[in-house]
Amino acid sequence: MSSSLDAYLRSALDADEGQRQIAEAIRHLCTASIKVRNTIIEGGSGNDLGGQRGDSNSDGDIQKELDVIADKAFLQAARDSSFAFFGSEEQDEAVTLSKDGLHAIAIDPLDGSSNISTNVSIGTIFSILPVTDAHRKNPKSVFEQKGANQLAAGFFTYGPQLQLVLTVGNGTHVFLFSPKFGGFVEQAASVMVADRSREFSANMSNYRHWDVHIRNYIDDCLAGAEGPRERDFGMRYVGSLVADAYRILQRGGVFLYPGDERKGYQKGRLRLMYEANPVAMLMEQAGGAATDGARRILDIEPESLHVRTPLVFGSKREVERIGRYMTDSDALAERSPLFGKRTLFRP
Ligand SMILES: O=P(O)(O)OC[C@H]1O[C@](O)(COP(=O)(O)O)[C@@H](O)[C@@H]1O
Ligand SMILES: [Mg+2]
Ligand SMILES: [Mg+2]
Repeated sequence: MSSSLDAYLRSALDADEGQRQIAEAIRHLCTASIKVRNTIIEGGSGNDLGGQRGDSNSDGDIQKELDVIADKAFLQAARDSSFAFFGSEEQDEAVTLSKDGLHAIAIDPLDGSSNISTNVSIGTIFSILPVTDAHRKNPKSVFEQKGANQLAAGFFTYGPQLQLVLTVGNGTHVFLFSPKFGGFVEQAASVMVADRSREFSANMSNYRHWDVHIRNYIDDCLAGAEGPRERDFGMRYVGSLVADAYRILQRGGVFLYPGDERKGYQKGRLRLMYEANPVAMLMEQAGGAATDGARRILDIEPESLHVRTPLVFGSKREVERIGRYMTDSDALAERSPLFGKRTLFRP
């Protein structure tokens, strides 16, 4: 029998009261994830989980029924965990909870909303940050700290299996929900991202909106064995960040969601605090890398809870290679002058 998540938390997070609170918080998040999973399995008991509600979230996206159900479930978990602040994709402002809480949580309660009604893997992504007295005096500043400060990060995937991919700063670990056992058991200790990449993951329908650097990179992958990369590449894109990230943890590859020229997409689509930062920490802890094309994601100083960032992550060598494409000034001259004007990928 594999060891339980509970046993892992007891051994990994027992140095002080702060760590024990993080362990307790992860247990509460797991309880919420099981509720969300059960709701999905039951199909919402008559409610259309992928159906649109009238409201829109912080980003202007129309909320789906399951976005709201998940937000409520994880807010309750955050209350039960004595978090000081709860910053959610689904709420404009962070919610203040326990005044003595030592930690804050930034969360995407339901990732992959566009896939809800298609029975494709979706998930929940979270990031746990420290709270200082300075943050208590100026609560907004708690979600203006860089991702390098994260104490723990992870995501749940609601797919064929309910999985938790977790880091508390000592590797990236995968836990599987076992209904028979009634909890999460370890599936893989210390996952490592393969160093070589044969797959890329991007929404190719945006190709025409990308700048020349990104197009050059993709063109070189598409050229396959006959092109400069001298090998064939596959393409996989689920459109749920959790699923794309987990595949890359399992078999390497690279994910790209660059900024592009569409209105509102100059910094891409993904949110720094509750999508890019936790995924970046998981990747780095697994030997991979995550950047915005130029800068390490975890070093970015966010202006606020809901900021977006271009995102590249996965196999380290491939992420570094994309960084070189991004700074290749010769590429601009080679292509149409139209694309020489600006580099939209870079903030
Ligand atoms: O549909 P697009 O533009 O390819 O965007 C897909 C991305 O958007 C997301 O669905 C955004 O997350 P939300 O569903 O939480 O808004 C990611 O999971 C995914 O990587
Ligand atoms: Mg998301
Ligand atoms: Mg979401």
